Amino acid sequence: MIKVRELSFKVGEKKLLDGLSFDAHPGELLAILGANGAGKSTLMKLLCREMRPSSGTITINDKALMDYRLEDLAKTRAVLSQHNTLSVSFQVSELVLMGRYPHFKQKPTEEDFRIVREAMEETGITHLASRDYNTLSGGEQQRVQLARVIAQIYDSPNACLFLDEPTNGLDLLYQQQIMELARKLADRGYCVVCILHDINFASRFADRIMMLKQGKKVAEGLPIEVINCENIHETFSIKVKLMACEGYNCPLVVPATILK
Ligand SMILES: Nc1ncnc2c1ncn2[C@@H]1O[C@H](COP(=O)(O)OP(=O)(O)OP(=O)(O)O)[C@@H](O)[C@H]1O
Repeated sequence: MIKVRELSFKVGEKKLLDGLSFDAHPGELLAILGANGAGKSTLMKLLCREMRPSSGTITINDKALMDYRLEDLAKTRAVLSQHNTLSVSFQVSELVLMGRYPHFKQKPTEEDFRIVREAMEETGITHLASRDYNTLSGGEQQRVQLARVIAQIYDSPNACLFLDEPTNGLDLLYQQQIMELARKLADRGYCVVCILHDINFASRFADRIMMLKQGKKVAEGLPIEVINCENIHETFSIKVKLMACEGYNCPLVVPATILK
């Protein structure tokens, strides 16, 4: 479980995050929504310990994030970041095996190879195993990276998974596949925190949504509680209409002008 309390991050006098508090639970997918510049990536970098907060605390499974040894942290949280281009070429299976680096000493064990195979199967990339990562399409690369992070926390049932805009640049099918995988990982018991730009994907796949504006929380709760015209206007400065859609437990959001 992740507990964030009064988290702030300043650069000079500018507050990128301002007194943010929230929890994320095992078995839950928490989506973070916000306009460009709202502070989402800053939050992600603090959660990953890529940066130190100016003030406030983050605990994962009741231990302060700053108190983790690096090798334990690598088994406690995995990160799918936005920019995954590689300057050197790697075979897909080698890249997925990198997820196991925190787990083995000198050589991967049979168990590590088994986990790599299962992670590749789960993300539908087994047929790409011997391909050069740099020759894959964006959507294929994203699934390879997801296989790597799945392999990293495969045998750590209390782990957290941080996904920074995992659907960025993907076509509709790949977006759907990535979100279904994220959902599956939450259902398996991982605590999944996911930055998204698509409100409809967030309400469809997330258990809870937190909306940010200028480093502060606008709203937090179940999709059905927080996805409304007021919160979306406050967060994104855009008027929207909500449309009921059969089979969805939350209305779809469309920009109001399109419906004129
Ligand atoms: N090192 C820095 N120095 C000054 N300002 C910064 C720094 N890093 C980020 N910012 C600013 O802080 C704000 C929040 O940035 P952040 O990347 O967290 O936003 P975001 O919500 O992830 O945006 P996007 O949706 O565009 O990715 C932005 O206005 C950004 O320009």
